[in-house]
Amino acid sequence: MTYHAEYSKSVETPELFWAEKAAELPWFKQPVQILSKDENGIDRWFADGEMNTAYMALDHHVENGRADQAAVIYDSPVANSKRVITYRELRDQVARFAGVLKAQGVEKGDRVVIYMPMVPEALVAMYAVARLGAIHSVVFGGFAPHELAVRIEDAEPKVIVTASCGLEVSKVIEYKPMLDEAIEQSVHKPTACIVLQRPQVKAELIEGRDLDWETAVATAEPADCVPVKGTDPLYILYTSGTTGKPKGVVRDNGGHAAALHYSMKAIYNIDAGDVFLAASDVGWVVGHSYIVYAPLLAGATTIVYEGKPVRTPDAGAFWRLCEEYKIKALFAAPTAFRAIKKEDPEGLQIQKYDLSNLEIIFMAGERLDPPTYHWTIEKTGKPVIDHWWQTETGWAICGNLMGIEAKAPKPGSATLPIPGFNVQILDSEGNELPAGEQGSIAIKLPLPPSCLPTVWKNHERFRAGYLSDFPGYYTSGDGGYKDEEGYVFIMGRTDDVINVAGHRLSTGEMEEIVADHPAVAECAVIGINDSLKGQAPVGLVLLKDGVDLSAIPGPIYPNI
Ligand SMILES: CCC(=O)SCCNC(=O)CCNC(=O)[C@H](O)C(C)(C)COP(=O)(O)OP(=O)(O)OC[C@H]1O[C@@H](n2cnc3c(N)ncnc32)[C@H](O)[C@@H]1OP(=O)(O)O
Repeated sequence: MTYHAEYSKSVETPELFWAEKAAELPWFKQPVQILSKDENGIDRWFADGEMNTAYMALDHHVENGRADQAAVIYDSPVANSKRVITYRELRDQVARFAGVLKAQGVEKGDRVVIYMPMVPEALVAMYAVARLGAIHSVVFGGFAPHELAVRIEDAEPKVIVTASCGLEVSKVIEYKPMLDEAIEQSVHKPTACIVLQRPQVKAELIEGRDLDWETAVATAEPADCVPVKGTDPLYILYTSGTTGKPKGVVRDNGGHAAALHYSMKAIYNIDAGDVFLAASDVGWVVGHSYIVYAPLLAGATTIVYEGKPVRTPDAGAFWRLCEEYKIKALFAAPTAFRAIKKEDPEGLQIQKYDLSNLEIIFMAGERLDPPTYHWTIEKTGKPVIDHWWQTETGWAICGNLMGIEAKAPKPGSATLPIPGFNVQILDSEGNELPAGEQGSIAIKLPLPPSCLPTVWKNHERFRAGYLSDFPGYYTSGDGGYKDEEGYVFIMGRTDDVINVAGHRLSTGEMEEIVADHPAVAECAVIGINDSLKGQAPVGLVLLKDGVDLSAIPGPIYPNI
């Protein structure tokens, strides 16, 4: 199969293409309706299929010969801990935790917020929610109480799952006080909070509301998988938009499973039994798709790494993992490799480890700058594959199909559109531009499986933000061009979103927070170039008349 044949089939006969991909998954009832319209007129995949994502990723493999294979390898230099969890063990832990949630009244369609560090229990909680046909909303552990409160208020969870703390390089971050403050700030209150007590910190539990994870699991009845429709939501993941309020990207079950399962082989060349490391966080879409779901849908082994590329303990962290677990493919944001390059410019750490199992390094999350691209190839001797995607799509829009036909990469390009994505460059009038001309990057409808069908509780925001600029197209918010061979070059955002260390941040949201300060009359937040993090946010502030800075508590820096 060539890239061209695969891609052409996907855009010329999308229903046939995706019916074949979906048929590779263990549905309870195979979908007959492959592509249809929902009540909002949005294209939906596999509406009449019945399935359960946790069943497809766990039970199915246990029943088909993978029970004793490692599903998850947890490696935490910060907790000084390592654990291997087989598919059978993970399935059993998930079923039990689903029983805990069920006992708290969680049913199909209910929301559960998960605010956890990079521990295997975060995956257990996500799969347990999926097992019940409920909807999880994972909030990145680095978010402060206000950001968490905004998300709790929007998702309205019945239950919140958290841990007593997260472990950073040189500090322990107590999660529970931040959760308590967020619940205090939110108008919506959950009926219960389940707290994983980690040995480093014992959280105070609030009687009548908080449950201890271990105690609750000890007496729980395992819960079965609840069948859901292909179009039922699996999760909500909030992402920064151009306004202060984050958008709740909705992901369905069926399209997500079909696209992610396909991507593991087609894009990453990962087969069942292989080991895959996505060095990100469960709070980001990379974590959802390529730490939690895709590797297990494919029957592979996923690494849950609670550490950093550097300082845990040194710039050899990734290479140590690759040797120790025989990792076949490594995926991280360019900022991680810039951090490694800064601390180990000669690549001396790389030479200390046996990287013979590592075949490919993938990067995404922000622009891959050519110096980092060339350095990584030169020092590791491995192919480096850039690819471009978004929280909204859940998987790559442009990339290089390493499991189908590897194309020669071009520095600065995310290579070619992934099958299913009809990528076009449009001018301001919506006309398709020829090769070499820069414009808005748009995707001709229908979007392939896994892409968002709406914004949680705000369909108008979805329609206005993504579908109204160019009728018949999804607007990505990124600008760029294609060359004569169809290679796509992403040049940056066309809106007020900046990218800091692979984290998509809204300047509008930051402006709201700065403007809240009693001394501030007006402010603007912009992104400036940063050699390590790509961009850094800088706030320009106009103070109110008569403000006496010395009388104001808090971090104000008058010289900046
Ligand atoms: C393709 C679709 C997408 O774009 S999805 C998004 C892809 N992005 C990513 O995967 C993120 C990539 N970036 C990273 O993994 C990190 O930035 C790396 C490179 C590892 C560096 O991490 P770090 O040194 O922590 O810097 P940072 O700028 O990320 O962190 C800023 C401050 O936040 C803190 N933090 C971080 N994680 C947590 C956490 N889970 N819980 C609590 N706090 C956290 C960090 O400690 C850091 O704090 P401080 O500023 O040092 O006080």
